[in-house]
Amino acid sequence: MAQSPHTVRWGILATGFIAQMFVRDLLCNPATRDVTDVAHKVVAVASSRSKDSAAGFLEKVNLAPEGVKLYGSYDELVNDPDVDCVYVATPHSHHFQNTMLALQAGKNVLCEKAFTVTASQAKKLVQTTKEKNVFLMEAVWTRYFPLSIKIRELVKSGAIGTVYRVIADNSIGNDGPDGSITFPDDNRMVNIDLAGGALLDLGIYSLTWLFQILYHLQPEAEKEAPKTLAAIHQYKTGADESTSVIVQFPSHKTTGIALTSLRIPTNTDGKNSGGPAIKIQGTLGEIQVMGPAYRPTQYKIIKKDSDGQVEVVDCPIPVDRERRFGMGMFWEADEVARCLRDGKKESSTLPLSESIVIMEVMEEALKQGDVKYPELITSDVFDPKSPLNTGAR
Ligand SMILES: NC(=O)C1=CN([C@@H]2O[C@H](COP(=O)(O)OP(=O)(O)OC[C@H]3O[C@@H](n4cnc5c(N)ncnc54)[C@H](OP(=O)(O)O)[C@@H]3O)[C@@H](O)[C@H]2O)C=CC1
Ligand SMILES: O=C1OC[C@@H](O)[C@H](O)[C@H]1O
Repeated sequence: MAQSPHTVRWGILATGFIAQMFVRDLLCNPATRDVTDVAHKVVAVASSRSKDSAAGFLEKVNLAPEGVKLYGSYDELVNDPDVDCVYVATPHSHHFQNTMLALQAGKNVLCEKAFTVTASQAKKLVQTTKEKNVFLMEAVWTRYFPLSIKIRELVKSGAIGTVYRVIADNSIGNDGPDGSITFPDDNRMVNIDLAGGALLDLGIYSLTWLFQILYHLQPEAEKEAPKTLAAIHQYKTGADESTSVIVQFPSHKTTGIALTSLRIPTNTDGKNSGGPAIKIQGTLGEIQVMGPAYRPTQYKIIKKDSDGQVEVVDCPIPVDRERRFGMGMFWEADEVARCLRDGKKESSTLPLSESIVIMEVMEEALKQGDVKYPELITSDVFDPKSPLNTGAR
C-alpha cells in the first residue's frame, strides 16, 4: 500500500512578492511534478503591518481562509504550535533577526536569499540551529532544480573533463535617465537600509553557479574556500549597482567569475540570443546554461572535437494546470519536507557551511567595494524587539 506523503505545515513570515510566489508553488499539486512522497500545507501567515494585510495576502494567492491562521505580527507566527517550518520572506536586512526569532522559538526555518548581510550573522544562525536542534536552509531555489542536479551529476561524472573555470552572469537592465536606475531610491533593490544592491540580490545566483560546481563538488577532504577579488560600482544610494567577483581556489587551480549588474542585462533581448548566462568549462568540453541564472530551463553540452554537434537539453518547469501556476520554488520546498521527514538539520545540497563561505565571499567583495550597510542590519546580536522583528517602519 502506498504510504501517505510527509506533509509540512508552513508558516509564512511576510506577505510581499516572493512570499506570494512561494505559496502559490506550495499550493501546486505535487503530482504535477511527479512527487508523491511529500506535500505542503499553508497553516499560518503573518504580516508585520496588520492581520488585514495577511488576509489580503490569502486573497492574492487564491487561498481560501478556512484553517489558515492570520497574524499581525511575526512573533505570533513563530510561536504557533501548528507551524512546522517558517518561511522567511523579508528583505535581506531582516533575515538575521527574523530567522533568529523563529529559531529561538524552536522552529525549523527556510530563509530567503541572501542568507544574511554579514558572515558573522550567518555563523550565529548556524550556531543557534545547532543549539535548538532544528532545521535551517537558505532558499536558493535554483540549486534544487532538476536542471542543476543534472548538471552537477554531469560535471561529477567527468562528462566535460576537469572543470577549471565557471563564468556566470545574473544581471538586469534597469538603466534609467540621468545616471539613475529605474528603481526608486527606497526600493529594496537599491535601498541601503534594506541591504539592497546587485550582489546580495542577484549576484548570489552567479555565485551559486560558481559554488555548486567549483566548491560543492570538491571532495570533502579537499574543501577549500576561495580567495576573492572584486570590482564594484556604487549607486548614489551607497548600494552596489554593478559587481564583478573573481573567486580563486588555489590548490584546485580553478577560477570562477561572477557578474551582476542592475544596469546592463545578461541578454539585451531577454531571449538568450546573446548566448548563455553560465559557462562551465572543462578540459573535454563545456556546459552552457541559458539564462536567467536564477530560473534556467535549458542547457547545452558542447564537447571538444564534437565537429559542431551540440546537445541541447530542455528542462521545463512543470505547471499545475488546475492552479495555472508553476514557478519552480516547489523543488526547494520538497527538499525541506524530505529533510524534516528524515530528521535532517540541514540540506546536503546546500550545507550551512557552504552558505557561510558564500556569505564570506560576498562580505569580502562588498568590503573591497567600500559598500557599508547600517549597524541595525549588520549587528549579529539578536533582539526580539528590534524594529526588524516588530515591523516598526
Ligand atoms: N527566490 C526568488 O526568486 C526571489 C527571492 N527574493 C528574496 O525574497 C526576499 C523578499 O523580496 P520581495 O518579496 O521581492 O520583497 P517585497 O518588498 O515584495 O516584500 C518584502 C516583505 O517583507 C516585509 N517587510 C518587513 N519589513 C519591511 C520593510 N522595512 N520594508 C519592506 N518590507 C518589509 C513586508 O511584509 P509584511 O508587511 O507582510 O510584514 C514585505 O511585504 C528578499 O530576500 C529577496 O532577495 C525576491 C524575489 C525573488
Ligand atoms: O531572487 C531574485 O530572483 C529574481 C529577481 O528578479 C529578483 O530581483 C531576485 O530577488
